[in-house]
Amino acid sequence: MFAELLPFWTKHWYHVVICIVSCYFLKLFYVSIKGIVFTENNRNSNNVEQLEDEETFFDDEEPALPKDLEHIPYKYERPSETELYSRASEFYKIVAARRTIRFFSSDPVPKQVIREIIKAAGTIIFCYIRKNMLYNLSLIGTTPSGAHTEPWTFVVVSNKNVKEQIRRIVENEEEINYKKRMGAKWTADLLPLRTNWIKEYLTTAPYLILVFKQIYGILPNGKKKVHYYNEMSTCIACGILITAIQYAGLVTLVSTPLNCGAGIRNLLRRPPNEKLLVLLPVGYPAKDATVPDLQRKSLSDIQVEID
Ligand SMILES: N[C@@H](Cc1ccc(O)c(I)c1)C(=O)O
Repeated sequence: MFAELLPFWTKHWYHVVICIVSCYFLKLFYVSIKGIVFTENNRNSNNVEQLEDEETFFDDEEPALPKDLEHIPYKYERPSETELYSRASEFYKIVAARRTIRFFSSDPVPKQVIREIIKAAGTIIFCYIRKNMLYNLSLIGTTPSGAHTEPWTFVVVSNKNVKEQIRRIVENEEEINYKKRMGAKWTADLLPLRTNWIKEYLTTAPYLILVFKQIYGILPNGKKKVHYYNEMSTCIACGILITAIQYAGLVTLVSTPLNCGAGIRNLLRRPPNEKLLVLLPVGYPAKDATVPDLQRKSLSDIQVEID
C-alpha cells in the first residue's frame, strides 16, 4: 500500500513539508500570544501567590452540593394585602431617596455597621494591616447564587495607606480613560455629571468596599469548582449591598474603575480567580454635598403588564 502511495509522496513531498512547518509556526505564534496575554494579566503580581490555569482544573466528580442535601419546611407568615402594599410602598420610599454621592464626610462609621450591611449581601473579607502584614477575616451572607456557590468576595478597606494606593491606581488609569480611552462622545455624555479622573472620595470616605466576582472556586484539593452565573450572582449581591447601605442611612457610589482590576487585585493580594467588579466608597455625605438634578423614568416607562 505504501508502495502504491509512493508516486504521491514523491510528487507532493514539498506540500507535506510546508504543512508541517506552518503548523510549527502557528504553534509558536499561539504560545507567544498566550504569553503576552498572561503576562499582561499578571503584571505587578510579584507578591501574589499564583494559581496558574495550568495547575488547576475543574473537578467534575465533586458535586457542587451534597447529593443527600436535606429539604426542610419553609417558615413563612403571609401578610395581609394591606400590609403587603404598605410594606412595598415603605420600601419604595426608602430606595427612591438613594442618590449617587461623590462628596463624602471623613467622619468615622462603626465597623460593626459595615459588617451588618455586608452580611446582608454576601461573604465579606475585612482587611486589616498589622506590622506590614495584610490579614483577612470572613463572614457569610444572603444573596441567591448559582448552585449556592456564593461566588463573591467583598474587601472592606479602611486603612488610610491602602486607600491612598487605591486612589493612585484609579486616578492614573482614569486620567488615561478620560483623555484617551473613553472617546469624545462618552466624555461629552458625562459632562453634565461633572465627573473627572480626580476621585477625592476614595480617600475621604471612611470605607471602600471592593466587590470581586469569583470566576471559579478552589476546592480543598486545589482543583477548580464551577461558579455558575458568577457575574449575575455578584451583581445581585451588589444590588442588595447598595440597598442595605441606603437603608442603614449611609451613602455610596458605584464606581467601575476601567483597567484598574489587576492593579487593585494585586494590591489587595486577592487570588487570580477573583476579578474586580465594582468599587463602592461608603460613609456619610459631606455637609455641602450636591447631586445632579436628575429625574427617574416613570413606572409606565419601565413596566409592561401582561394580564
Ligand atoms: N468611571 C468613570 C466614568 C463614569 C462616570 C459616571 C458614569 O455614569 C459613567 I457611564 C462613567 C468615573 O467614575 O468617573
